Parts: sequence; structure tokens; C-alpha cells
Amino acid sequence: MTSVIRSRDGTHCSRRPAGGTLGAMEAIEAEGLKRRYAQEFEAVRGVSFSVREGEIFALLGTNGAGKTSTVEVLEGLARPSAGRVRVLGFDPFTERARVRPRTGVMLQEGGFPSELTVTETARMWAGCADAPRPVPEVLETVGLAHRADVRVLQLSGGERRRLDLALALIGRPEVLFLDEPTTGMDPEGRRETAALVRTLRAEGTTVLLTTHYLDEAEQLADRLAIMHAGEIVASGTPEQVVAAQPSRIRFRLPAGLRPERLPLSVPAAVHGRTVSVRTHTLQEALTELLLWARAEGVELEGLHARTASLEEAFLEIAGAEVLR
Ligand SMILES: Nc1ncnc2c1ncn2[C@@H]1O[C@H](COP(=O)(O)OP(=O)(O)OP(=O)(O)O)[C@@H](O)[C@H]1O
Repeated sequence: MTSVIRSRDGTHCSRRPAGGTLGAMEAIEAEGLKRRYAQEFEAVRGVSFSVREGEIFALLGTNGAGKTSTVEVLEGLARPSAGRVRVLGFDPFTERARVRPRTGVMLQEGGFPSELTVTETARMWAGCADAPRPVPEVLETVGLAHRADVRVLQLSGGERRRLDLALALIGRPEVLFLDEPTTGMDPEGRRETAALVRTLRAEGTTVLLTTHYLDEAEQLADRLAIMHAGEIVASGTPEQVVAAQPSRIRFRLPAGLRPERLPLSVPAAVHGRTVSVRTHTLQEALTELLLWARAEGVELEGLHARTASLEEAFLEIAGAEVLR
């Protein structure tokens, strides 16, 4: 896990450039991005993807897959060792002054001075932006209004994440980078953050987020990429990534019936009386099974049929990569 001191980034004050507004271009582009930490270790090994203006894109992956290393390059905090990255059409490292005022960054660990109050911290950040959102408004937005006068060191972990999010939003960013935004938040905080991210998208903000909560990614992301060992191993809309995985049917074997009598074209695993079927043709397999059950005059107790979840797809994809 990478930790970066926010002040390296957030306290950097620069003016918004006069030009540089987007047409129909991609808001974020990475092409053959590599990042090497030491001569012998390449954490990101040639990653390519793009995020369209107004899109929510999720970068998923196992621990150490290279998500933060990738996002830090896009945030302009590090130079790629190879490849090309663009944010709002600019190089985020060499043209940082043009990119930074138009982006919001929520790092994995904030690192802001803990003796200041929430309001003082937010005011300090607001001082770096051209046209900041009013501090009370942004604290209200992230559910921290009631903690406005509390010192940062007295905040809980989830409250600190909310403050991180507030600081990322304060400059009205066109592109928002959220590195594990909901880690440490309670379920309500996660729900509120998801709703906020959707609102930001509706306002036209482009969001790149990393998360270990696959349900969150599935519900929020327009498109996503799964990283493993420095490479993208699957990408597309959540539906596309999930569609590559088999659907599942489960039921209990009717009493007195031997598994061999199940319809043969449905490969099934039987554990005790529980039958599990994995199939890429759910409708066909289910129809066959139901017609067979009717013909046999048996009831398939606890019958359950569903397409794969993103979590199952992730475990299948990342698990297969780990074993490779
Ligand atoms: N400053 C650094 N110096 C050397 N190696 C690093 C450094 N930062 C990260 N790494 C290594 O690079 C790899 C990718 O790390 P990174 O933090 O990008 O992964 P991640 O996908 O964000 O993981 P997590 O989900 O655990 O946050 C890991 O093997 C990590 O140990």
C-alpha cells in the first residue's frame, strides 16, 4: 500500500489556465504506461485505458496490483518510466500547472495537519482554488457539517475519509481521482459517497476511482479495468466483464433421485444434495432443467438461478492470474 503525504499535492496552489476546455476528447488517457520503482521492479507493466468525459471509471485489483502506482502517475505525482498519459489533454507531470487546478485528488492517506479543525483545514485548501465551493457547503455535502469545529486528530477514520473527499471536491474539479474513497467508512458513509459520486457525474465530473468494494464498483462504474501484477487483465462495462463468467443455477436434488438422472447437457457439481451448475447459456440450461423436472414430476427445492456477480468475476479472473 502506498502512502503519499497530501501536502505534496494538495497545498500546491496554481491558477486555472484560461484555455484548455474539453471538446469531445477523453478526459484521461494512459497508453503503455509503465512505472518502475527500482531497476529490477516494475509495478506497472504497460497499462492502456481511457476515461471519457463525465464517466465513472473504476480501477480494481488485488493488493499490490499497481492501482495506486497508476493513479499517482495520472495525478501528476510521478513521472511514468515509459508510455504516455494525458489528463484533460495535458501531461499531468510536465504540464502540472495546467492540469492540477482542474483536478481533485483523494489520496489513500491524507496526511494533513491534525491540530487544525475541520473548517480550518478546508479553508486552507479553499485558499488554493480559484473558485472554491463554500466550506460549509462542501462539509455539508460530505456529511461533516456537525464536525466543523472538531480538530482533525479527533476525527474517526471514516470521518477523515469524508474530510479527504471534501478537500478533493473543494476546487470544483473537472476530473476527480478517488483512491479507495470509502475504505474505513461505515455502510451509510459508503452509500452517501456513492450517491455523491453519481451527483458529480450528473454534473459532468469525470471520476477515476480505485476500490476493493466490488459491489460499489459494479453499481457505480460506467466502465472498469481489473489489474493484476501491474497489468490490466480484464476491462469493459461491469456487464461485459461479468458476461464472460458463467451464470449459476443451484437447487437441491429431489429425495431418492440419483445425480446421474439429471439432464446430461447440464454439467453439474453435486455436494450432498446440493447441485450447482455453471453455464454460459443460462436460459437454455434452465429451460432444459425445468422441462426435465416437469417430465420427471419432481420439484427442484431451493431453485436459484442468477448471472455472475462482479465479485465472482473478479475472483475468477484475479484468482486465475495468481495461479498462472
Ligand atoms: N514507493 C515504492 N517503492 C517501491 N515499491 C513500491 C512503492 N510503492 C508501491 N510499491 C510496490 O508496487 C506494487 C504496486 O503497489 P500499489 O500501491 O500501486 O498497488 P495497489 O494496487 O494500489 O495495492 P493496494 O490495493 O494494496 O493499495 C507493490 O508491489 C508495492 O509493494
